[in-house]
Amino acid sequence: MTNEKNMKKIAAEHAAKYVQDGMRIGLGTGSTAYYAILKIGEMVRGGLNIQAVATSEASERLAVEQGISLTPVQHMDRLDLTIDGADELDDRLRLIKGGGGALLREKITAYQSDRLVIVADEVKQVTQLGAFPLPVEIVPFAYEWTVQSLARLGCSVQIRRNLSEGFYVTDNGNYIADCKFQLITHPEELSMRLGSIPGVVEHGLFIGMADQAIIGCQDGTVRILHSGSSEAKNIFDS
Ligand SMILES: O=C[C@H](O)[C@H](O)[C@H](O)COP(=O)(O)O
Repeated sequence: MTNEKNMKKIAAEHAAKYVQDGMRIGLGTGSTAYYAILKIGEMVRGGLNIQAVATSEASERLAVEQGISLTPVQHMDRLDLTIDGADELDDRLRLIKGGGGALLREKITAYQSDRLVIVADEVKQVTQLGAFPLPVEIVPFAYEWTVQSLARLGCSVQIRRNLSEGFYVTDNGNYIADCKFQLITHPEELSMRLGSIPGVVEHGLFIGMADQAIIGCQDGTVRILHSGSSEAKNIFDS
């Protein structure tokens, strides 16, 4: 039986195999993307030449520690590949992201990438999104009003707090509203409604963005899902 950490690791290390010399790479955020950054760091120290951008300050620090030099975004056009985690994903590769508070930079990076590969453990794969509270990044000004607007969509809302009980502040100086819906039956419609609320900077529904998901399974295999295909295969990674 593979534990959660190892499921994340096998998924992330499988994804790192897609990274090739000369590529422009987006580095994701979170405990699964962490393993991809470690693996890519190892490849860079072994001579791989890439240009990279990170989706959070935490991933920036990790990348630098690993010997991956980062390129300022203004010096990069499109990215070839971004490898990132997710909090939930369904069979159509619709995602909830932002559990680690990095959704805004992640979405900007994913949008600029030719290919977005999601890495996750199998617990994250669900038939319907919504058990995980949807993170929404909101501006601090009049956040109470924005919370009211979010709640009118039929969810209960909590402003995320940090360990010292103050409000958690994102890398962009904003707050995160965690929105608990019973289940998200129409993610596309919800995405549009969230986007139309003033005060919402960005939300954690990623729809039509992921090209592939690599899922680490308890039996030690990885399951690979492709966008637009209902077929999945489990393979032993070597
Ligand atoms: O804001 C954080 C990101 O969206 C993460 O990629 C997501 O929360 C998954 O993180 P983890 O791999 O730690 O479960």
